[in-house]
Amino acid sequence: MLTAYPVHDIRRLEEAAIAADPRRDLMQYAAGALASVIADELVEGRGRVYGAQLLILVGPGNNGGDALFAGARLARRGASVTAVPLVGAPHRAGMDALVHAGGRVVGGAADVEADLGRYDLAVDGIFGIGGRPGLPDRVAGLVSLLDHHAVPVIAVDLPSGVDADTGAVPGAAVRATTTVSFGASKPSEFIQPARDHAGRVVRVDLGFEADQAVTELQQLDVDDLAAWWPYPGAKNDKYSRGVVGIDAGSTQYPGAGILATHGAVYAGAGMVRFHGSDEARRVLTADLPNVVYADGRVQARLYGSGWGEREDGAEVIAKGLADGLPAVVDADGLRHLPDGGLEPSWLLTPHAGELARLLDCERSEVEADPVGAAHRGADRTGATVLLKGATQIVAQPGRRSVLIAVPGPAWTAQAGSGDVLAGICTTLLAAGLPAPRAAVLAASLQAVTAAALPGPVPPHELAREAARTLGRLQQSAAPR
Ligand SMILES: NC(=O)C1=CN([C@@H]2O[C@H](COP(=O)(O)OP(=O)(O)OC[C@H]3O[C@@H](n4cnc5c(N)ncnc54)[C@H](O)[C@@H]3O)[C@@H](O)[C@H]2O)[C@@H](O)CC1
Ligand SMILES: Nc1ncnc2c1ncn2[C@@H]1O[C@H](COP(=O)(O)OP(=O)(O)O)[C@@H](O)[C@H]1O
Ligand SMILES: [K+]
Repeated sequence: MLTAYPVHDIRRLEEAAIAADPRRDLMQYAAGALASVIADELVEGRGRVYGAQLLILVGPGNNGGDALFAGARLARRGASVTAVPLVGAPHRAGMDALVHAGGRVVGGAADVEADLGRYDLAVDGIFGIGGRPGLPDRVAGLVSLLDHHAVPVIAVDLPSGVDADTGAVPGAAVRATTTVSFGASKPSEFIQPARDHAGRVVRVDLGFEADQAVTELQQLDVDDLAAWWPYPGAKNDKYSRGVVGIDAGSTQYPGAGILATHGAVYAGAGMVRFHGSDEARRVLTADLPNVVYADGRVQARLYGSGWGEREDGAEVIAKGLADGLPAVVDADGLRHLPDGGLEPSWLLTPHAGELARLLDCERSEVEADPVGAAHRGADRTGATVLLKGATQIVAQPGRRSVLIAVPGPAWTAQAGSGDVLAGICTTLLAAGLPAPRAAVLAASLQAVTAAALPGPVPPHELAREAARTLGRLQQSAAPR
């Protein structure tokens, strides 16, 4: 698991680390680590540091200072280093160090634009965690020329221009080959589209110690998925593994019920009771003869996938709430929620558009701050929220910290994937997992399964493949 913190918390952790050891020069330490990553990439790209052409893009803050001190170290190892101040006054001591080490400082972007292609590597020291999203026009022009000449870029701390806290990229931003991230991961390392701008992320430990007050964004990895999945044990029977009740699909959208049922069965539900349309039932009888149609005890329910216009939607959900069982509410079911008053054991699975509708805001507002929007969704409804999309975020009512699923390929963005995911979520609720864990594991399983398959796979086949993923994960999981 990797944990990211919002910028204001990172600043606090930095201050605490400095207070704990005032003599330690964090900038020199950061610059040393940065220089060694740059050196490694130069050696990999051209065999040696000596004689390399290095361009340092310098902004007005400490981020530029890190880049300049790293440039000085590389100049001392024989690199030809050119620094170009782009915004405001560059870090004074950093400039002196670079010049002292034999580096060259030019006046501005115009002095390097004509022959950008000659640089082996550029270092983005424009803005760090003090940066506002976007880049001034002339800086954006230089950055896009670097892209055009395919000059590899190493970003200092984070790619300049992205929004470190939200992962949004509202304007021009650096696209880095590698990001050297200091002290703690930033949310933009996990959240798309900023995540794609970071490239490979190298973390440099500055000895920060998280305290109670921080907001955490915890991103699962495959090992967490393997370790946390509730595999059945010898004491389990089909009831204790969890019985899923599915009320999904409609005459208009029978496929949604079929897909959700595939998700539930192949994620290992003890039993699935299906209460959807007759069309879906006919298909399921042939495809998944283990599904049952009789009423009876269930441990968790799914409502909403493929309901379309369902007149009794609000009534069905109100009855489910009164039953007190955990439930997943997906897709069209989200239109029929009561105004607040849900339980954290209920899991809502909106995509950005559906969450925007729940929050009475524009989809673009959700996309501008998906973590914030997921929090608002959870707080407003009282339920756990899994916001789907390129980054899958799980928020709980009254808690600032979030879980983020293992990222997967965009091939999964296909009609029907959400129905399968809702079925997987319901299986995990029925197995007794708390809603946040059920949500993050289900989304991660789908992503990890898709990532193992090259190219597009229809959602029902992906559901089948998820069962094989689970088999492999169980083998790899440490015995508990
Ligand atoms: N504080 C510490 O202990 C450490 C800080 N370090 C470095 O310091 C960085 C943070 O430094 P700073 O706080 O100086 O911030 P930055 O270096 O991110 O620069 C912020 C400055 O840029 C200006 N600015 C921001 N966005 C702009 C925009 N879009 N257009 C024009 N001007 C803009 C701001 O007004 C501010 O003056 C970190 O990211 C990291 O690289 C490292 O040296 C490690 C230790
Ligand atoms: N860019 C993306 N990268 C990876 N996964 C994605 C991306 N966009 C969407 N997904 C995933 O695809 C699924 C789509 O769900 P949804 O939009 O509800 O589809 P539907 O309702 O048609 O089944 C979700 O699991 C979502 O997280
Ligand atoms: K930067």
